Amino acid sequence: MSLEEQIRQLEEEIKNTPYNKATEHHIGRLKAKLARLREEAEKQKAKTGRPSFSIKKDGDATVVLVGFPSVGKSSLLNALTGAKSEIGAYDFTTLKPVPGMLEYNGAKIQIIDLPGIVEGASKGRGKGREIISAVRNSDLVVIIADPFNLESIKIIQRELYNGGIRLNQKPPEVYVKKLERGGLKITSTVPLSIDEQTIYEVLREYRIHNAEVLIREDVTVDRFIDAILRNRVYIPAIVVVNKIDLYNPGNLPDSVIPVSAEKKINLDLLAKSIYEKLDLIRIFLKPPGGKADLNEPMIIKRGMTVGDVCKKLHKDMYRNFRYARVIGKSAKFKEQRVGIDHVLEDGDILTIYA
Ligand SMILES: Nc1nc2c(ncn2[C@@H]2O[C@H](COP(=O)(O)OP(=O)(O)OP(=O)(O)O)[C@@H](O)[C@H]2O)c(=O)[nH]1
Ligand SMILES: [K+]
Ligand SMILES: [Mg+2]
Repeated sequence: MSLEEQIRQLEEEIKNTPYNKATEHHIGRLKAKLARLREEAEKQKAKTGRPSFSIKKDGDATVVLVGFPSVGKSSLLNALTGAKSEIGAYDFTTLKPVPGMLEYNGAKIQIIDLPGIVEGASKGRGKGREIISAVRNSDLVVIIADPFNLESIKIIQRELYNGGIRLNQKPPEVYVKKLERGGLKITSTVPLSIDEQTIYEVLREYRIHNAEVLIREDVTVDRFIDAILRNRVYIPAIVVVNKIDLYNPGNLPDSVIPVSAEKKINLDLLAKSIYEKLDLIRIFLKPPGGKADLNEPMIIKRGMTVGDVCKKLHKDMYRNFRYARVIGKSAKFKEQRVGIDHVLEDGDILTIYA
């Protein structure tokens, strides 16, 4: 049986097995096997030369526009950034990625217009593979639908999910330390809904027979499998409905942003939402003995450390780092001396001694 056939058979079996306590571990095993076979299939295809767009990352963060053909991705890119991506009243006008730059609150946000995605993208339909790899490398996904096909939102989410992309999810708090011997030792800090046998079945599927497994959240089987597999990415996402000048479906969930690229409706709101969802912060650099330039913030992602800033500035800065001083929210007192792993906060003034 070919890999593809095995995958299809497993998908069928999972669909047809009723879910209850008695079948839980069996389903867990099937799902783990399915994930493993999908990964294998991906690897085989990669050998034949995995196609990928060449996109040069630029600016403080990279955002991709993902939507079915002709929902207005290129129109939105142009309206937000002044880029000149081709717009057409026919599908697949855009054939390769087109970048633009949105400036917001001192941040330079690269926005990439992608070709239209289609159902089956995760299996390679259309330019699915290239699109998914571009999404995997982004900091934020903007899913765009038009008001006449809101169903496309779910389809896109599913395709990206099958491409190993987890939108608006935190990585599972599951830590696996493989060992040479000693069997499996499973500890959890919270009560678990899945039973221990399911955990064993999944680990067995991945041939993990000796390990310490620490579980710090009430994981589902799917998230447990995600934790075992290494190729998952966790990326924030927002959903946009374009062309509301033609038809405004109303009743959209609060999280969906209705816009019109053509009539320039809600574009400010969209820019603000992109900026906020990226969770960027501003820090100010002060040379030793000098003054901070409060007009020139450096934009970094929340959670970044002094070391990350050094790397952004210069390779040598990181290598020759001695210590830093911080004024601001992340400092316990003014000009606190900190090390390379110190996490910065919005508005911090940083002096690096190298
Ligand atoms: N009425 C209206 N039409 C729009 C709006 N945005 C885009 N369009 C039209 O929708 C059509 C498709 O726009 P594009 O920007 O090419 O869409 P796309 O998603 O980039 O399309 P592909 O690259 O082919 O996937 C064009 O005819 C646009 O003029 C809008 O807000 N309102
Ligand atoms: K188009
Ligand atoms: Mg386009």
